[in-house]
Amino acid sequence: MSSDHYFSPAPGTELRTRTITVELGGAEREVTTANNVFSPGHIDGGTEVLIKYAPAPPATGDFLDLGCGWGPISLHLALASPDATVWAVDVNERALDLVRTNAAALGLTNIRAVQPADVPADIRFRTIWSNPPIRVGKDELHNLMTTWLPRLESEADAWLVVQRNLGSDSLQRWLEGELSDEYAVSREAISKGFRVLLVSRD
Ligand SMILES: C[S@@+](CC[C@H](N)C(=O)[O-])C[C@H]1O[C@@H](n2cnc3c(N)ncnc32)[C@H](O)[C@@H]1O
Repeated sequence: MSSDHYFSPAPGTELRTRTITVELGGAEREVTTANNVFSPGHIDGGTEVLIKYAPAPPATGDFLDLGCGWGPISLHLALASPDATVWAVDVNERALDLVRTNAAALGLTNIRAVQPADVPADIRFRTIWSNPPIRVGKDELHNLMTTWLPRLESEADAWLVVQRNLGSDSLQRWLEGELSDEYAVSREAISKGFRVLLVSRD
């Protein structure tokens, strides 16, 4: 795998930032993106589908945006729930810097952009939202699911968006087979080639 892929921990290429205008929280906002982060030119189609079809997040609690990139999901959650704390997690340090920049530019103080290992171990999440990194391969994707989904609070939900062509159905089947009876998995929306999966914990 190339060391300057978008999910590399420290993209090795020169930083080229850009400003784009996107719709988030019901308004047009200017955000900063950069080369070597996921979808730098616009909000990814899958992320748009997730934001459109998932319900409004809870008002409070700790939320997880697993694989935050430059932060569209984190920014959406933080704007929707100013009293919640959004943990924006990524292995790409450049992406984390962009989330911090974007949160500050939008006046948001409720986002913590950190490496996965830097989320305190005792935190449990009121909700998890993710456009997960499918291209890391099935083993790593499954590892991410079994690492983070058990950190949902009881009676809490995870919302995942996956492109059908990139294996949404196989991920759904794997989740149904792998997760204990405490969890229910369902497909909540189909749009533009993406599937929105809901994982609910009892
Ligand atoms: C499909 S992109 C989604 C990015 C962003 N949420 C969005 O909607 O534009 C998946 C992200 O997961 C990140 N990622 C890859 N491996 C990861 C890991 N082990 N833990 C956390 N994030 C990871 C990638 O760097 C990438 O930013």
